Amino acid sequence: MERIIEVKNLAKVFANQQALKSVSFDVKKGEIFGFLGPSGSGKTTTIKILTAQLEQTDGDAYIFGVPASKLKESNYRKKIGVLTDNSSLYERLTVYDNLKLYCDLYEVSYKRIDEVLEMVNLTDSKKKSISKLSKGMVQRVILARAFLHEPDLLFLDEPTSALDPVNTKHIYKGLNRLKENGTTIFLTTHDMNEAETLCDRVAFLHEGEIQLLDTPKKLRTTFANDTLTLELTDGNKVTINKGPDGAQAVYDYMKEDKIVSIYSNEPTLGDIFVEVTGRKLS
Ligand SMILES: Nc1ncnc2c1ncn2[C@@H]1O[C@H](COP(=O)(O)OP(=O)(O)OP(=O)(O)O)[C@@H](O)[C@H]1O
Repeated sequence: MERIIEVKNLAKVFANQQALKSVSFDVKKGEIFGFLGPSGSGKTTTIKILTAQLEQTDGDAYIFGVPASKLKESNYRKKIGVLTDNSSLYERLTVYDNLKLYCDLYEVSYKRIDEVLEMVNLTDSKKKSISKLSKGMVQRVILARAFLHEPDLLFLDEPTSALDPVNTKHIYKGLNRLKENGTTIFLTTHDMNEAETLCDRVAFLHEGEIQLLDTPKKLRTTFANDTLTLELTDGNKVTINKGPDGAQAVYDYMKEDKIVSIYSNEPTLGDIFVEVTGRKLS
């Protein structure tokens, strides 16, 4: 499968701070790849290197098979979209006019504006000026701008951090639609539900190093413990081991009609992160 991002032994040292130690991973075409880590673990630094806003101290980063630093050239710029915390908009212009400027810059038809506004649930606010929008609405305009030109590769640094659950869900749909149309998405998040819902694979970053990298499902099964919990009609919960003895116990409770629900004790990605790094994500 075609690799859109290839990172090998990437390191970044700021004046007296080692932000990235030796980070290696690939992102395949059409994937939604989640880069997860607590505050200060190096997520934004990685995105900045991959989008040519920063230079690495050591190691290699290739995008579309060329060094990331080449993304400054205009033919590559059109192939990527970036949402970071320093993305800004023209405060006095309307939502629509901000996006129109981008259409001009990227030679995109104005018809695309209505499509992206629908994807971020802002159709009704297109005539409002940016200065009149809430923080979450501004984030959605910046998001719309990042994929206005239908980039092959989209970088999203915490895309839903300021959004309510309804808009977050709406954005997930939009991102999945982009993925279906072939866009590769690299996103950073603290939000484990976001990672589970959206990402094909996730990497856990901790103190500038990747600790784990796999599909959410594979990580959950690798770290699963072999127990089930039964919630009983008397309000108690019992944990039983899987296997023949456990099956007999479930059967016995069922025979007496005592079970309200049964669930498997698979860990969440957040649980796994804590187990591997000893640190919480937020
Ligand atoms: N320009 C800079 N100069 C010096 N140190 C920096 C600079 N940018 C980042 N750092 C340091 O590098 C480390 C990684 O920062 P980075 O912003 O990549 O983390 P992050 O995982 O994106 O965090 P957050 O989730 O809070 O955005 C931090 O210790 C940070 O203080």
